[in-house]
Amino acid sequence: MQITMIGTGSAFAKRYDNNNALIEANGFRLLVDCGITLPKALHEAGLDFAQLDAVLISHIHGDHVGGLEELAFQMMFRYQRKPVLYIAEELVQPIWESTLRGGLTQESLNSLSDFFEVRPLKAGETYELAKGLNVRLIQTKHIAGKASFSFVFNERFFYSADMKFDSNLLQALVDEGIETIYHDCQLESPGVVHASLEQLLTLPEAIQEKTWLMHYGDAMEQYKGKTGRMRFVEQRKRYDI
Ligand SMILES: O=c1ccn([C@@H]2O[C@@H]3COP(=O)(O)O[C@H]3[C@H]2O)c(=O)[nH]1
Ligand SMILES: [Zn+2]
Ligand SMILES: [Zn+2]
Repeated sequence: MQITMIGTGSAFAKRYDNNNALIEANGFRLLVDCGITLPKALHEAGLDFAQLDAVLISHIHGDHVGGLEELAFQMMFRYQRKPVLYIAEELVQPIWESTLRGGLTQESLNSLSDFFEVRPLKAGETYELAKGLNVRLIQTKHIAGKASFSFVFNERFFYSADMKFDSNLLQALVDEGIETIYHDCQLESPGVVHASLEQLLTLPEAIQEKTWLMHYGDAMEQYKGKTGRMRFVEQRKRYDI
């Protein structure tokens, strides 16, 4: 399994694109989140929407879903193919009613399934997305009243949604065999709706060594060397997981 961050930036970052990822396994390409900057960032990474096999969504914020309208339109009118959309069952209705409906609706095209091959996922269950690529969703805390889902891939790689610091969860995941953690990181404290760097630095060194920081702000370079045993993920660099 390989991962390339199409972007590693926070919602307000301008030096980095939205924190969206491309996961590859045996030739299968999964896009993890599809934010506002994703269509251009994907193009700059040398890819187009037709080369994706599926999209997986963590939660409904613009930096994670703002590019879905273009994806849906391109797939329908340029490529004549319905993209596969993996999404927590709790988000199926909200993503249509609150995010996509206004832009996508026209005459007989008026539901999420008119544009996507929708695959609702239940948190806690493991799904095989492709040969050699399994995912399990964990609902993690981000903002009150807003459901947000982090991902465990192949029972060895944890990819956080936007989430508040949760050391107990991270410890439990490592105890269960998670080898690599990609975690959102707010560089300046307090984190409030994200884990702050200050909070992540309280993790035991054994967890920090497994942890890579993403979803960071424009000041990232100034924090190099100040992240304990944790490292920053670089956007557009391909990592083996
Ligand atoms: O109660 C709130 C709600 C939102 N926000 C900001 O808006 C951003 C939305 O995208 P994000 O989830 O990546 O990050 C969020 C924060 O930067 C906040 O600071 N407090
Ligand atoms: Zn975000
Ligand atoms: Zn968010």
